Amino acid sequence: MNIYFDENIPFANDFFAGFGNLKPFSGRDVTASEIADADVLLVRSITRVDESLLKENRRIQFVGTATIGVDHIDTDYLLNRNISFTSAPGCNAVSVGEYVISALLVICQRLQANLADFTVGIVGAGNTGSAVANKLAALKIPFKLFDPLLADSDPRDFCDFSQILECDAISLHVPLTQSGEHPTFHLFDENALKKLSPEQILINACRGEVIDNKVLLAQKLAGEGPQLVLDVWENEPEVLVELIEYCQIATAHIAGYSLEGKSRGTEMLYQALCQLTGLEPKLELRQFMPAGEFIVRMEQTPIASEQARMEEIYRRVFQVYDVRRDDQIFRQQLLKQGFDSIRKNYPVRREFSALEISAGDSLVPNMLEALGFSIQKP
Ligand SMILES: NC(=O)C1=CN([C@@H]2O[C@H](COP(=O)(O)OP(=O)(O)OC[C@H]3O[C@@H](n4cnc5c(N)ncnc54)[C@H](O)[C@@H]3O)[C@@H](O)[C@H]2O)C=CC1
Ligand SMILES: O=C(O)C(=O)[C@H](O)COP(=O)(O)O
Repeated sequence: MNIYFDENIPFANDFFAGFGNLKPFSGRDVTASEIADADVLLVRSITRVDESLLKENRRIQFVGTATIGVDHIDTDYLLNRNISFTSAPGCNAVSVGEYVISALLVICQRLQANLADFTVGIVGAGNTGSAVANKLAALKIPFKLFDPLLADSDPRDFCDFSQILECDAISLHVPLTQSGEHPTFHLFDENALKKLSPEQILINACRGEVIDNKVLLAQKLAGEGPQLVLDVWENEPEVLVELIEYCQIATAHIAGYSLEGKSRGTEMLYQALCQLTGLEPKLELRQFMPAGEFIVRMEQTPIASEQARMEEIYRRVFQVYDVRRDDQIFRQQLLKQGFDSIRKNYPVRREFSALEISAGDSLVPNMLEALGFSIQKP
């Protein structure tokens, strides 16, 4: 069996060597002839999988993407050719949630605002939107959910779009869709964007095309528009460079790039391939994940004042993930090495759970635990 895989899929050799011949490829440049003899094709979001990529291949049985988003896959084409397909729903949702929390804390610090005074509007209440909501709930930050596709079936409370536009911070977590009753392409178009003020924060960690980037730039050039946190951009990797200087935080589509998040995607593809081939899944991610070297242990003593509590939260969040690191890399490196190269060379980032805190039973450890940190209670 020939297994072609994107060279940026972590632990691919560990998980897939038992299935046959492993052949890495460059996701942006892969061609139809290069994968003409593939039985299995494992991609990331930068490879468009459609007729033009698969036209020379008559034997492929399985396509997997180690990502949540599937907008790069022509699923109808795969279905028509009877090719099995799987994605990795939820694999990096925690990572996206931690990106958003880190970004909100950075902006609050800069604006000398108290996050507890904010209401956050979450657009799309699936895996990543819920991860953000759970972490906000841990910090007791009010939030609203907008998701017209879930509103009738999900027990949570939902608001309408106009209420989202009134929130202090708005965080986008929808798939990129061009059709259907609720398409998300340019959901934030001129009409929506002009309702946002410079006091509001707009965070995009889903797909760049959900916001009309040209309108955003025009707004910014006119001295208008919200404070921006952009992880994703229209037309990646050729992003609208002029927009960067108007962002509070600008990053290279790495919100989901925790080591855990990326690697869970690989593990999910492994499980799907085992199922397809009838193999019993014997491998687990925890066998390959580095553990101890990233774990920090500390003693946590009870903290009395509200301000000291928040300071402790800031300290622990930034200790594990400070989004300013990625913002700095993006601004310094985009023109030198390019968008894809920044992503390919992304430094190791762990999730909050990698920080083990040995703690007494006080409010801060409870909040940290709800945020996702590993708390060892006596
Ligand atoms: N920046 C990054 O690194 C990452 C980006 N993503 C992107 O985020 C997207 C969302 O991921 P998940 O939350 O895991 O997906 P999900 O499928 O679990 O949830 C998406 C939610 O959006 C809702 N939705 C769809 N159209 C909507 C609309 N017009 N208005 C409001 N809600 C709408 C759906 O009903 C669903 O509940 C992915 O499709 C992917 O494109 C995902 C992971 C990492
Ligand atoms: O899972 C998704 O969806 C994402 O957006 C991933 O973070 C994309 O990562 P790449 O596949 O582009 O490496």
